[in-house]
Amino acid sequence: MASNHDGVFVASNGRSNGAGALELRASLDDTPPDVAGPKSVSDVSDSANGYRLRVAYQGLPGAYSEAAAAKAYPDCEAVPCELFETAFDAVECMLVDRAVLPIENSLGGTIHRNYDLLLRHNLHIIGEVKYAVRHCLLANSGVKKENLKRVLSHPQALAQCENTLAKIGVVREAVDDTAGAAKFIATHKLQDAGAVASSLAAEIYGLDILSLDIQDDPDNITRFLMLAREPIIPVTHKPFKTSIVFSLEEGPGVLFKALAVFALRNINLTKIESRPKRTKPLRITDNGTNGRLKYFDYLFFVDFEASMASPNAQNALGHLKELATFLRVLGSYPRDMSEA
Ligand SMILES: O=C(O)C(=O)C[C@]1(C(=O)O)C=C[C@@H](O)C=C1
Repeated sequence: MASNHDGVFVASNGRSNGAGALELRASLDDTPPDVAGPKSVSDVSDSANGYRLRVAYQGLPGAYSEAAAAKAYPDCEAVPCELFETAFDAVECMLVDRAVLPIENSLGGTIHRNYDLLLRHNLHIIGEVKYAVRHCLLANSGVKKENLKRVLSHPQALAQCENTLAKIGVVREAVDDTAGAAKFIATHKLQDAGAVASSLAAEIYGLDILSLDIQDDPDNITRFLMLAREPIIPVTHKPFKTSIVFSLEEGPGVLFKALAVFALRNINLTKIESRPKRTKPLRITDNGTNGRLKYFDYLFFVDFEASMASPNAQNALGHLKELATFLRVLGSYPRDMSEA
């Protein structure tokens, strides 16, 4: 890992391939051994003893992820990273203390890459933060909306402004982050291209704001995860959420039975996401007449509203373990109850 001239962490050999192969095993807690031990719940937002937490985010200054990092850790030093993977690596290599990464958006949906990286790395989810994303259409000074032939931004941001951009009739070009798009059009003094980014990015890169609030719905919220090397100690006197990932055998009703372990205990699920099991994406079975059938194999990521400190949640996961071929707790952490 290296830092470029802008102070942005970049993967040293181009795209790093993460922490190595995934070991699949049925375990309630896949936590790696940790010399420092788990943090208390108060650690979620502190910067104790005057020490400024270093918090990695993906993108350049002016990216929404930087603002989310500042919301999660108000006194932190936010550290820009080129890729999501670089942010994971930076925490693992102890270059930074935390990472704040987007996981889903109310309009654009899931950021799948971060689910895959959560599984590939050994970081723990220690919190979540919701951030209200207000997109602006930016351009160089003097450029008008009717001059725009293309608009650059992060694919999520482009998806969140789909209707507006379709109305303007511009070509959409995906880049790594919103602030990077703003910087690019400013640096190259483009006269026919705009960027979808924050008002802060306009200020930082000296661009004009052609339109404010161009997202397809005024309520546009991105949920970010706070990641650390050690888990926090879950409690029961605060609203907590737990994130898990599991896989199941093939067969009728297996997912129904797996999810029933929560319904039976009146535990509310807030999210379910399935992803291909990239280490072994196909399951091959005999079709009964000497032929072979190939099924896609999946990992299920589930968030539920309970703390791992509660017997109810422990019993549910004990029950799920009987059905799952693999189970890992990704984190048990305070829910963000704010309106964003
Ligand atoms: O490009 C940025 O500014 C980011 O912070 C990334 C990101 C994302 O990955 O979803 C974060 C929030 C918004 O939903 C749009 C983009």
